[in-house]
Amino acid sequence: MKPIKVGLLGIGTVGSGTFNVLKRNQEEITRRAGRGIEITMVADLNVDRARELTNGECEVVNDANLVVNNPEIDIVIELIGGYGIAKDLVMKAIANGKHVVTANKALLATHGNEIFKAAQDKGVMVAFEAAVAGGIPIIKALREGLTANRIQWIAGIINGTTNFILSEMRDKGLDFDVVLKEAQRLGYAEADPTFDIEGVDAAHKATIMSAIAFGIPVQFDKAHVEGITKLQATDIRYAEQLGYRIKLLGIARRTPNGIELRVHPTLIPAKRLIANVEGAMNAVLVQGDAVGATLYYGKGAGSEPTASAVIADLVDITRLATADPEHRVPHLAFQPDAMVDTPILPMSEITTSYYLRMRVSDQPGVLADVTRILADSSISIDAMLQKEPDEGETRTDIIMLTHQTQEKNIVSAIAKIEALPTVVGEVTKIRLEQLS
Ligand SMILES: NC(=O)C1=CN([C@@H]2O[C@H](COP(=O)(O)OP(=O)(O)OC[C@H]3O[C@@H](n4cnc5c(N)ncnc54)[C@H](O)[C@@H]3O)[C@@H](O)[C@H]2O)C=CC1
Ligand SMILES: N[C@@H](CC=O)C(=O)O
Ligand code: NA
Repeated sequence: MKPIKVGLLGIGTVGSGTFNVLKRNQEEITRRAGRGIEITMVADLNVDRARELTNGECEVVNDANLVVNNPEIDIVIELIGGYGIAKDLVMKAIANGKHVVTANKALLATHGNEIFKAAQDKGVMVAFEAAVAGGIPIIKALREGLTANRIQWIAGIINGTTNFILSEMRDKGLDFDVVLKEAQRLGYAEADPTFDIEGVDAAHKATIMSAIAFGIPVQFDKAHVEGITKLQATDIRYAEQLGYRIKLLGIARRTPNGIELRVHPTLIPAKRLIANVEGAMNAVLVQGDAVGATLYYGKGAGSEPTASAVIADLVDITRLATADPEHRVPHLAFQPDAMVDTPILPMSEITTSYYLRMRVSDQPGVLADVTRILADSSISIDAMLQKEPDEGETRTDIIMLTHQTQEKNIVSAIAKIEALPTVVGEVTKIRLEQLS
């Protein structure tokens, strides 16, 4: 059988990894796919660099339209990123009857419904394993391996840059900016690193996973997005003293009232495996009703780890290209006519536990006032840490861990606590998950 022809859009970090791994492991990949997979055309604005990387082995152009409009190309790999030109090119490739592989979670989390519908109508596949947790085959696991299960919740460390920053800050006491620069140098960070540090990238990935896990449309606009920029070293230290680590988690949870979809710094017990995921590594914990908890761990970013997922998609498409479109695995795991419209809950309706830190005047009655406010809101305290004031200081920190309550309860209790004359400034609130 003749090799399947692939056009690559964007030969940057992931594109170059894809080109190199496909070449290096060509023989084994062909044996697995059943036919050769050849990148015959590459488009990149930086044509000179693209020529250097491809070393005369394929045609290089600077206009990506030449690839998506080329009738010889069977599969288009989109590795440009962003929602502008990338969306245009993906839609054109689909309209031209080409299968698409993309690592672009930003694009799928915001325009996935339109893209999957167009692909469904045209009978082509859009594969996106690299878009969530890079090299970890989490899409495959959720869509196929766990298909017997009613998924209850997913909690993941799904942004390598922020996990790298949190780990380096904790272990080496390095400054935020220094570590971010290193993550950029290593190719983990997005073109715009605010997407990483403000939690947007993790929310894109959590959004995609929520759609696959619960059979709902992708709804990035309903996700709660909070990054690590406001996190203070003090809280990382106090959390450790209480037996917890702070991680940026992407959470998708089914509840009787709707779905929680949220990204925020989270305390998790230090004894959990996922709490010990360090550096740029990713991990996704999935709770299914039949299987129980399963954990997927590996590199979520970087050139070749991400290429590993891109090529897995290429092999899948190559194997299934001749199959009847009705018999392929649905893009979002559920058949398109079997999707449901379970609502995504507003943050005020989510239920979790909390870490609270407050600065108080060291005088009798303060603690009683705070605990009374929490009790009046039916919030019970699980653990508490009260620091001795430093020499000559009249103020000190109180740290409390609460049992589960609704977010709206804690928000109103915090407002009352902040109004106490003995409480100085704002109360710091970080959500806490037991993950059991
Ligand atoms: N870097 C990583 O570890 C991971 C990246 N991703 C995703 O993979 C995609 C690619 O990311 P990277 O390789 O890191 O980006 P990159 O910035 O290294 O590469 C993008 C390439 O596209 C080229 N390009 C930009 N505009 C173009 C246009 N209009 N036409 C043709 N070429 C154009 C650039 O010259 C560059 O070579 C993004 O969607 C990103 O979110 C996903 C998982 C991991
Ligand atoms: N910027 C992302 C790259 C992979 O998706 C990350 O840091 O995880
Ligand atoms: Na993946």
